[in-house]
Amino acid sequence: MSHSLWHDCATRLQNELPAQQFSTWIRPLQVDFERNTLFLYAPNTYVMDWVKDKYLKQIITFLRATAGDEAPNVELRVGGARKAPVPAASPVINGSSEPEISKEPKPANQPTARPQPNTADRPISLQHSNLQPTYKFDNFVEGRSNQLARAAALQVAENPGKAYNPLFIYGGTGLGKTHLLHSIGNGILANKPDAKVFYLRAERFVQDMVYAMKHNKIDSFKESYRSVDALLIDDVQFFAKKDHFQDEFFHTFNWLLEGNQQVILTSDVYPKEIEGVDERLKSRFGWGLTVAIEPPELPTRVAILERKAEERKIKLPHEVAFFIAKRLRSNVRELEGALNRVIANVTLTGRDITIDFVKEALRDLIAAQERLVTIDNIQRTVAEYYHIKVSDLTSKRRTRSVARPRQVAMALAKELTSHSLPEIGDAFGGRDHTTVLHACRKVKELIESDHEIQEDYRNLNRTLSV
Ligand SMILES: Nc1ncnc2c1ncn2[C@@H]1O[C@H](COP(=O)(O)OP(=O)(O)OP(=O)(O)O)[C@@H](O)[C@H]1O
Repeated sequence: MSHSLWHDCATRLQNELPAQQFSTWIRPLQVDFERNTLFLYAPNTYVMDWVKDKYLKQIITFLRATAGDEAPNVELRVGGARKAPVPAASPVINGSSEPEISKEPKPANQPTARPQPNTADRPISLQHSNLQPTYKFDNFVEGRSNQLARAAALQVAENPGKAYNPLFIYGGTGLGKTHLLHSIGNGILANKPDAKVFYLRAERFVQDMVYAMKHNKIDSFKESYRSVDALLIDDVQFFAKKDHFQDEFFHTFNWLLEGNQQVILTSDVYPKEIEGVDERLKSRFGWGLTVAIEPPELPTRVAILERKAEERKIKLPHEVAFFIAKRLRSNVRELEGALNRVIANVTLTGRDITIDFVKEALRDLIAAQERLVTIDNIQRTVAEYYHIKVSDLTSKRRTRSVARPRQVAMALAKELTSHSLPEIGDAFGGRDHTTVLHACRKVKELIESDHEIQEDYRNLNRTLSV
């Protein structure tokens, strides 16, 4: 029995489940085989129970379909494959269609004599929450790409310390991670105005620590960070290769989790894929719930534009919003920038917002997007086309559903950009240039022999070159 059996099963699940469900519940599972049993290790009890409740039947069916009578028994456990089990950090989810939070407090796993932080002397930085009041759930447009992240964020805002702890939100730049993070903070404060909620970027944690060390105030640094009810840390990928700071953060993080104080983290990559961050810290990132925010699909991009225009009291005709959303695909920040430009032009000229007007106002932006086919753009387009995630293209996964699109994307990058083979390899998760060369040859060969790939390649090429 081999791991490839699980790979096949996971691939089928990936094909059948919405991307967010797959990355939230199936992707974090680690596997191990022993005799005739497949052990699936979940990062915590509620992921385990959720998988058991929602997907176990399907998993067994898929395993039987592939291995017949040889199909292994399946056992779900909490922990890591062939590693010391990771203790459960949060309460169990019950079996309704959306994750619900048990109202039971977390089993006490706190040290018996937990010294109370000295909050009187707090010279470092936690005097203010740093929250941006305009980032709220109310003005966060929901779409397929961010639905689960938003739902989890809402639960945490309503049950801080009791729902998912930590909550880890990851996704590319300008997709709304910071917006959601502040929304949680604002949500917690709306329910409990005296809660100590603190938002900061990981970089700031490091700066504070440097300051504290310099001024001999490390104890008060620790105390202030440990006294919060909710710590919201943006961009934790910044901790990469900063071992000393990681160490301190690790202790602060544990302290908070043990005290049922809420921790919410964001990063631009899946936690396990953050390079240069200690394994034990990465594993702890996954104790709660990890959710992805994907680039918004066309209808969400349209809805975001319409919503932002409405907030600015600007009448943006639907077909114009559609035109902009179709032309500018990369992220929400870019869409907002384009809308601001349109609004500025309208204010200056007093003209109506029509497609022609927008074409003119955004001419350079649209031209740049059309001319400049970047590897990033190719990866996003290919991922969208094959209904996989961009991170799959750069990951080490080799299942066919991911490997073939990756090869297609590499071949497109070779054809449509002037990047060298090693540069393309780098952009696809640090792969060797020979892998890229092999992908280009393979795709060329398939275009001649496989009608479907031929059509895929042509469609993608057309989309990217428009
Ligand atoms: N779903 C959404 N609805 C409304 N506005 C959104 C949405 N997603 C993103 N935005 C807006 O897009 C802009 C960029 O979002 P944000 O700063 O949260 O991105 P990010 O993922 O944190 O990016 P980075 O990784 O670069 O920090 C913000 O102004 C935010 O309000």
